[in-house]
Amino acid sequence: MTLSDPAPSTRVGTTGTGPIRIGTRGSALALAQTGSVGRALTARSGVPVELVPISTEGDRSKESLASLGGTGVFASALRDALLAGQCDAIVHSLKDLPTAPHPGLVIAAIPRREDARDALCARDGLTLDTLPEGSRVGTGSPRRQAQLRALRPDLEVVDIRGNIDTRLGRVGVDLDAVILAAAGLTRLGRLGAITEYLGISGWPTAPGQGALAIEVRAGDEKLVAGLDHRPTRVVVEAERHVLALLEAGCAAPIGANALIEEGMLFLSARVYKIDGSESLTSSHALYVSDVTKPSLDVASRVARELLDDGAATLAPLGGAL
Ligand SMILES: NCc1[nH]cc(CCC(=O)O)c1CC(=O)O
Repeated sequence: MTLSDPAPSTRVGTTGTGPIRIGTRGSALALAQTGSVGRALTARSGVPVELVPISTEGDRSKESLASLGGTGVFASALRDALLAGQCDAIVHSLKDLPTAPHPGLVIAAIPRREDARDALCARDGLTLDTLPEGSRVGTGSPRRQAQLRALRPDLEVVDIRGNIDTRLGRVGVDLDAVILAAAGLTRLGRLGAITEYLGISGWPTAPGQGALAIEVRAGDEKLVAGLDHRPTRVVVEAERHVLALLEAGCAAPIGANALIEEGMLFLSARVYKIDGSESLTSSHALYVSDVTKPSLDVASRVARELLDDGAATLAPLGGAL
């Protein structure tokens, strides 16, 4: 062994001789996401990829996410497996990932983002405007519940959970509609279920929605760094900084969406009162080239304005819901 040899490791991925092992949850969405990351990795580097299934408390339990401790229930079992050397990389839906970095782990790649919008999947082609009074609309997300109540206080909001196919299976059975992320529906090939795309300005979505995060042990960044899409990273970091600065969790009733256009980073965030009766919005933009940390700078302005306007008293921001 020469001085330049890497330290011995339980992992084979970086030696170039074995496959890169990607840990994944067993849900259809997780498998679709890891599968696409695996194919992209192999296409770039020619390195074979192996998927390692890992079951999480969030998958096993029928309890509500709140009772499981809220944020990060899906992430932590994957991270344990990564730290234990059972796999070399893990793939998260960025919106489900707590904003605090995990010691010893690094988000080495954020690939190009999918559609960040939410979508209504209703029976009989119905839309948010045409759903009859009293229609039952399912969503487990406090943000989506507040948004529904704000726009259609006459609807019955039904608290549901379960995977995407389970939710879609209830439309036309015991629910009139569900609200889901367009990105997840795209990845599962279920765009046909969408009856209305909800526009971002009237229906802002979760920070990081539609983006994936590929996490590795610190030092292993090179394994996946080629999949990083810089503009996506800048916008999703701006969105997530708002959450972090408001000390809010991923289940807080907050929408935040950023985009880069003609060299400017635009960020808008909205905090909802949980019953939908009130909301606060703040939007700022700056030239990306004017500052060294555009994401943090624009997020600071938005977060400070929201806090000054009383966001912390409007909504339960932090903790496990
Ligand atoms: N919280 C569940 C979850 N996490 C990521 C997605 C969809 C894919 C994405 O937003 O990246 C979903 C389902 C949904 O909200 O409809």
